[in-house]
Amino acid sequence: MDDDDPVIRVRELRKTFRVPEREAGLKASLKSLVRRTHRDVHAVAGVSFDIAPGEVVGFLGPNGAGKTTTLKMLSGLLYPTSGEAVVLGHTPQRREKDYLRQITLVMGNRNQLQWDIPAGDSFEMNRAIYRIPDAEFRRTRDELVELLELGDLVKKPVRNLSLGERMKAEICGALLHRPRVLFLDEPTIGLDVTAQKRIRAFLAEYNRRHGASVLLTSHYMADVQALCRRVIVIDGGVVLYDGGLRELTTRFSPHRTLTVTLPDPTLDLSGYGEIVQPPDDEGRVVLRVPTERSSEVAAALLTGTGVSGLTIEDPPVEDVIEQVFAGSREPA
Ligand SMILES: Nc1ncnc2c1ncn2[C@@H]1O[C@H](COP(=O)(O)OP(=O)(O)OP(=O)(O)O)[C@@H](O)[C@H]1O
Repeated sequence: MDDDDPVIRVRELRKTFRVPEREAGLKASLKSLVRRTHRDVHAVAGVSFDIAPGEVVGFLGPNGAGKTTTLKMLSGLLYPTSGEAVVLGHTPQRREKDYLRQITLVMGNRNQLQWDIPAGDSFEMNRAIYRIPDAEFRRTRDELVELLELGDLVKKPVRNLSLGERMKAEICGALLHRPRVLFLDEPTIGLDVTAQKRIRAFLAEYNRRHGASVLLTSHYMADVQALCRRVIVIDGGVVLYDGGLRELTTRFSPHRTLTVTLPDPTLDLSGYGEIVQPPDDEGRVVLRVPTERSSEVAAALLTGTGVSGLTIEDPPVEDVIEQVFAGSREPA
């Protein structure tokens, strides 16, 4: 592998689950004993993308979009139905030791640490499983404990930790072997805002220090905005968008909001855009303008009206993503 080869290369990856189909009612149940019918669920339906070394990419989609199934295939927990995935030069489903030593999968809604013993003892178990040399283990553990502000919490049984504390311990345990690729499935789910921020800051710092590549799913757009310059949006098992987070807004959001403070509230701005909110007591007017004209309109307002303040805002990312899904569900 060359240094700038993609660390993750996915081509036409598919996973179809065959699920038994059952109608309600006694008669249908009896019938299903004799003749079983099945239905195919196309959880991942032909996904392709590359991820470069050190990239942090947001993997976004509504419930049931196929995110977890993709991450499980990439970490070798599920066999693909067809297509190809190569991560760090390995085929994940072979689950080679040398591969598993270089990746990690963190699932926000699953425990990997032992419940009844302190996290620190589970860390020791990970040291043995991954055969991490003693000195290296201590160095990594101490660095992670400090970065995650875990302190003595690693000495308490995991069951006595709060959700946020447990998640930090889970992340610490998942990174002791210094993986080069991190698959993070909702690592901040259910946490309060402060704990979410701490985990975000930690991930950004870990990526900066160690150059790890990260594929992250989260329903919290604050995670995505803080960590990912690029996002892959999927729905119904297919990729709807793969590109910059900023470009996503430009492409899928037709409007921007301009808030203008006027020295003279009687000025008529209707020629510049749609007035969403007329002047308030402080002379602030809110305009909606087409995204592609927003810079030009802002310049015209500054030179033509002598405004004393002007801000341009993108719509919230949540709304933009909603727009992407809505577009893909419209009948052709
Ligand atoms: N083991 C399974 N057997 C049958 N169907 C499954 C299985 N695992 C997932 N699915 C189905 O595959 C689809 C994709 O599920 P997946 O868990 O990958 O979605 P997701 O994008 O991670 O969703 P969420 O945001 O809710 O976690 C869903 O329709 C789900 O019901």
